[in-house]
Amino acid sequence: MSALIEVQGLSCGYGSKTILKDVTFSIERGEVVAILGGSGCGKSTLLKHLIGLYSPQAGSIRIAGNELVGTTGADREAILRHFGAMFQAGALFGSMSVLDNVMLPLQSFSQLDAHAIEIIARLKLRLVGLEAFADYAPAALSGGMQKRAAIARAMALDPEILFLDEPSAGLDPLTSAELDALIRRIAETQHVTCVLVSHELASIYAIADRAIMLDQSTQGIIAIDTPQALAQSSDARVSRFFNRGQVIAPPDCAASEPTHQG
Ligand SMILES: Nc1ncnc2c1ncn2[C@@H]1O[C@H](COP(=O)(O)OP(=O)(O)OP(=O)(O)O)[C@@H](O)[C@H]1O
Repeated sequence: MSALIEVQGLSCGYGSKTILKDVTFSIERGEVVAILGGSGCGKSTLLKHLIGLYSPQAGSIRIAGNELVGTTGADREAILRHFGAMFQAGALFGSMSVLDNVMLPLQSFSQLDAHAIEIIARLKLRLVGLEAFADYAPAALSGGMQKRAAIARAMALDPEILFLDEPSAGLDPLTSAELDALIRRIAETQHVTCVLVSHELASIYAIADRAIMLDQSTQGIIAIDTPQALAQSSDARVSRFFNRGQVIAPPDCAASEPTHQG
């Protein structure tokens, strides 16, 4: 069976500016995959292209075997219906209750009646532990609760793939760990494939089955593997990311580098 997400020869950027060149990878059904890399390397750019917000400069993105690039109209809508997304900037609508926020995608994209929509939205809030906060305004919730409500909204239409852009940004470590556990639980219990951008090592270890590491200077992927394997990588750029604060010299450079011990 083919992978759920197949990206081949993807080049993308903005206008004539290329951010990522000739990127190829695939993600299997049920995987949780983190996109990593230094600031400005193109993590969000990749995510936005995967969900069809922008058209790539070249290459192919196949979702469940269906080509997204260049597909328009009803065929494109059908592919996009596989997706749920939570973006950092894609905050909840402040003028609506938490429940109304979660009902919105169902009202916009399903044919269900109002009663069914409310039942489903409340179930999604229960999934993220917020059933008691349905009538609250988003601003009355903590940062972590707002993220959970945004995940409930992203899950409203039972997507096959959940895209999350830095879900734990701005959260304290404890709240961040709770959100990680929730994302992992949703992926497992709801059988959702998850693609997320993250900087946080603790989150990456807690959530990701595999990680894709991007690099600004090469404008592409420098490693794809389990987080545990990447942490042991002999590539200095990868091991530096996973062993922050300690500069790990790659084995072939170690002999020629001055040592600063003691
Ligand atoms: N809408 C846009 N128009 C033009 N350039 C953009 C746009 N969005 C991002 N860029 C540029 O693309 C490059 C990659 O940005 P992107 O946000 O994808 O990086 P990132 O790896 O997600 O960074 P960070 O970790 O800092 O969020 C940056 O140089 C950024 O300035």
